[in-house]
Amino acid sequence: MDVVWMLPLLLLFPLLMWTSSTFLFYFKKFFYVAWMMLLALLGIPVCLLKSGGRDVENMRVIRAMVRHVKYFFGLRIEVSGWEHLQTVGPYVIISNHQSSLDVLGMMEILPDRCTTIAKKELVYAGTVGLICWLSGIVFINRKKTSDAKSVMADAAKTMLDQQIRLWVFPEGTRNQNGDLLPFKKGAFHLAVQAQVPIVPVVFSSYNSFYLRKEKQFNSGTIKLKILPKIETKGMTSEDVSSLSDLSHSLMRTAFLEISDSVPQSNGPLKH
Ligand SMILES: CCCCCCCC/C=C\CCCCCCCC(=O)SCCNC(=O)CCNC(=O)[C@H](O)C(C)(C)COP(=O)(O)OP(=O)(O)OC[C@H]1O[C@@H](n2cnc3c(N)ncnc32)[C@H](O)[C@@H]1OP(=O)(O)O
Ligand SMILES: CCCCCCCCCCCCCC(=O)OC[C@@H](O)COP(=O)(O)O
Repeated sequence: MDVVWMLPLLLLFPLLMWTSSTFLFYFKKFFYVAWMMLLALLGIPVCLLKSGGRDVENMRVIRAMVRHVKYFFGLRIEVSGWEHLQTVGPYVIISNHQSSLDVLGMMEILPDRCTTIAKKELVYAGTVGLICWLSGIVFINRKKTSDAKSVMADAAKTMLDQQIRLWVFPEGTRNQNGDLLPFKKGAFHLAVQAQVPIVPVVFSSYNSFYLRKEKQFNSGTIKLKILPKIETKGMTSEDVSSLSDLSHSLMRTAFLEISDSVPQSNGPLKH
């Protein structure tokens, strides 16, 4: 082909790339990870200066540093039910888990002295892993249930001794199927062992702005609904299953109610 014809094509190419939504999808995801890594790098010395090591108080640093990130992606976060977090002392927060973007909503409402339970692989995520460790995040090995259970039993004690709140994702993994996965039991054993209330938090479906398979990442709104706490005083391990079922049904109802545009392909099966 003549070189003269190639020139406009060459000029057009970056423009096409820029406007292509697939390109934007990857670019935004890359930017998200890179920016979080950079924030963590800046946050680590702040944490070390403030508390000298691993301490749940470092969560304040993450919370303060992450709040602006939503603006880069044009995400609005609408919170309802604030009053349900106004509970004195320790409690277990449970929420659905769709993507690493959940961190944005989480930092919007994270109460004081609240850390989280995460898969142990996260500790290897460079600066992000280090700041998570510094903030008292409890790491569990999901492949070894017995280890995970004993780590969580220790966490139940630490919660009471140090007046700590814990955020758990009871689905146990990320999920964007337009519904909630069945819940794992750990969060409920934890709450019952510590005899503390459970505060369910529901993130609306991201399918209206973020589609992993279709490589779409647009601006949009995340609704966060904080539900009334569920008391566990007097409950024993016998009650764990019914507690889990109750939480699941309350959260599923709230999820479907606040998620307005779940595409059919990803939504619950319709016959
Ligand atoms: C400066 C700025 C810098 C920016 C940087 C940003 C930093 C960001 C900061 C901060 C945000 C961090 C965000 C992190 C997000 C990460 C999220 C994740 O990683 S999600 C994956 C890990 N989470 C979980 O997996 C949930 C907890 N999992 C559980 O609770 C499970 O139950 C688990 C692992 C304990 C066991 O899972 P099983 O797959 O074996 O399944 P099961 O059915 O639950 O348990 C099997 C049997 O064991 C019993 N069991 C479970 N736990 C028990 C317990 N504690 N005590 C006694 N029995 C227990 C159960 O009752 C069940 O027995 P029966 O079937 O009922 O007879
Ligand atoms: C080299 C890796 C760099 C990672 C940088 C990540 C920057 C964003 C910080 C968000 C941390 C949130 C982590 C997260 O959301 O982990 C996913 C797990 O919950 C569930 O994982 P899986 O679907 O079960 O594998």
